[in-house]
Amino acid sequence: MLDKIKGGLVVSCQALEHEPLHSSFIMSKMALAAKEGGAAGIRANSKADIIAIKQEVELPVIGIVKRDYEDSDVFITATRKEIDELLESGCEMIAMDATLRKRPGSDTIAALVAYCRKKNPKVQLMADISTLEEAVAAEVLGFDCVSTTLHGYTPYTSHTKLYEQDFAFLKAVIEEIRVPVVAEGNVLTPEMYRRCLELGAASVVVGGAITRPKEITARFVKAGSSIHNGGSA
Ligand SMILES: CC(=O)N[C@H](C=O)[C@@H](O)[C@H](O)[C@H](O)COP(=O)(O)O
Repeated sequence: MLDKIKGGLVVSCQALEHEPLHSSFIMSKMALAAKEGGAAGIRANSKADIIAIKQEVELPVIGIVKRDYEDSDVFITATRKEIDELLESGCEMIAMDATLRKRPGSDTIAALVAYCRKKNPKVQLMADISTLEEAVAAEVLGFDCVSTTLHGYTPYTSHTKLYEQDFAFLKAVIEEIRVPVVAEGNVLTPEMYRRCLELGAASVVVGGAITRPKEITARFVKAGSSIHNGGSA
């Protein structure tokens, strides 16, 4: 999978239960649109969505299962249950929260990596991280690649966004580790996408800016609202 997405765009096709486009059929058509636009891969949430996407396009898929647990803040592929679902979905790569936070139950990220490798060594593993320390730990654990997915989304990074200071965090991760680094999270424009590749990202995952029309609409509306209110944008 990593070879196929190298230097290219991965489109994240996700809509959770509370989102207007929540539907495996709609996600499969989003994936088709992404493929026809030239995407190299797809990132998708849930076994059902991945199966529907795989019936529609031949692109490699990075699979996740988002599920909330009461005893942990980890929600991206948090336990063996989600890993089992992904192994059944046929996705080529599994992404999981690789932060150092406590997971549901008593499992650790190291145990989950070993579990995946044992069950299907052909499936590659992506570490969704939020800090440099987590990226380094993920490399030591043997992840095939690291993605900046959670930078800005853990309580201790919530003050920041990936694109700030000309993608300073992305640069720091690329400098620090040897496994491929994927840029993901708030890549909102083609120019930002290009910049991530220029800085050495192995690939770039773009979600909301392509597949979440509600978010795109809200950005337009926000940009116009200051005019109605008499200010400048
Ligand atoms: C933090 C979190 O839950 N991220 C999720 C991870 O799969 C998705 O909701 C994002 O859409 C994805 O990471 C792509 O990012 P963006 O949509 O900003 O381009």
